[in-house]
Amino acid sequence: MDEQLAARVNRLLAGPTGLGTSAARVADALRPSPVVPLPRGPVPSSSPPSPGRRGGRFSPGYAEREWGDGSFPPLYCPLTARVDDDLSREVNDRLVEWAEEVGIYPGRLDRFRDAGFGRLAVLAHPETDDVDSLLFGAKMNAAWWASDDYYADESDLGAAPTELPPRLALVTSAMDPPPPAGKYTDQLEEAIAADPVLVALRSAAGHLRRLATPSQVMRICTTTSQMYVSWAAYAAWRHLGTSPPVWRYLAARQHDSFYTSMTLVDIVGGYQLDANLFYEPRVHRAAMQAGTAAVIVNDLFSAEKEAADDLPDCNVVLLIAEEEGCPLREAVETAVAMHNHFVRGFEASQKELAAVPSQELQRFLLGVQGWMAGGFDWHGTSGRYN
Ligand SMILES: CC(C)=CCC/C(C)=C(\C)COP(=O)(O)OP(=O)(O)O
Repeated sequence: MDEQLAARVNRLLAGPTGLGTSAARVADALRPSPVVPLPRGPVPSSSPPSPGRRGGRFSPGYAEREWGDGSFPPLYCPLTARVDDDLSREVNDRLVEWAEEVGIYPGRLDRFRDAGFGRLAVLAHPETDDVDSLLFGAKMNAAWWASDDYYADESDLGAAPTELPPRLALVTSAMDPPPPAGKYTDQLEEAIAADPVLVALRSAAGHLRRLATPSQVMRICTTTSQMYVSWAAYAAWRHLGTSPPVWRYLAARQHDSFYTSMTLVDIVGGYQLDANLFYEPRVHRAAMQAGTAAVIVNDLFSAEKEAADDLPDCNVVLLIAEEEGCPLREAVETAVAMHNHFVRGFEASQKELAAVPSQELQRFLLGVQGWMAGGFDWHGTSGRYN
């Protein structure tokens, strides 16, 4: 952390009477105090606005939103702050060019274009209009999804449960290169260069390093590896042909959620939420609540497609139906209620944290809220699910 930033964090977290330990200062800063409502207009920033950023830093609020064919109970979800089709097209076009360069999805780039990961970035990061930052968000998500398709889910792209763990271990080395080890490093580099998924992840990580601080970079690397532990569990269940109980799947899914994507919020927004605030338990819980809600949206939108697979992926709707012995419709209703519970939990956390005097934290929570909203819109319109 540079000195200025360190001083700022210390000032921010210092209690009025100068408490001794930094843990005590964090606790003090986060002690519940009168709830300050979320700002409805642009949030004044202590850091100067980056050039080319129009803002979008306001909360459009939450609502019950219809989804699918409208026949299921609505999802309680934040409203979307920005829909910009021109910007989405620009980011998506540049993303498809990048995908071609790194070599993912050859012969399937039309489908990749229709998935619209560029549009996802624009919907989910309303704070910025900066094409390069949005492109970074799109690349990182597309690269994660490529690892999901190629290693975990799509057998016609070579996914195989027994190969998944060693492949994921290589991702960690592609994103966070280990110290040189002579000829073994040469061999590692050859393996990375030969796998377009690893090339994509390394390229996205290179873009990350251009935009982010060291602690943000390591946040992304470690969150990626943490997410992959859950993927290894799914692979084992798939290999053994067993279904996990719902509680066990949910516990894995909560660490394999759009929390991962939300860890990009401040980086794409052009600022840093300091690590001690990012990982403060109440902030962490809020981000996990939002990530879990957003990934239940994914399970809801992909349940039908996944039910049709010969070897279905784990999906909360399908697992609830199996465990409860109930019709899919009832399982969907249960998953919707679970989603709404997490969104309301996030909203309560956000209100509680509104009292913390950190511009970056308030921006970040608003960004996470924006991600849930954008993720909802994207799932309803992406060629991947529709
Ligand atoms: C890819 C990514 C951004 C990782 C976060 C975790 C996540 C939400 C997924 C891997 C998506 O899960 P799933 O495999 O169910 O997604 P699809 O339905 O295949 O798109």
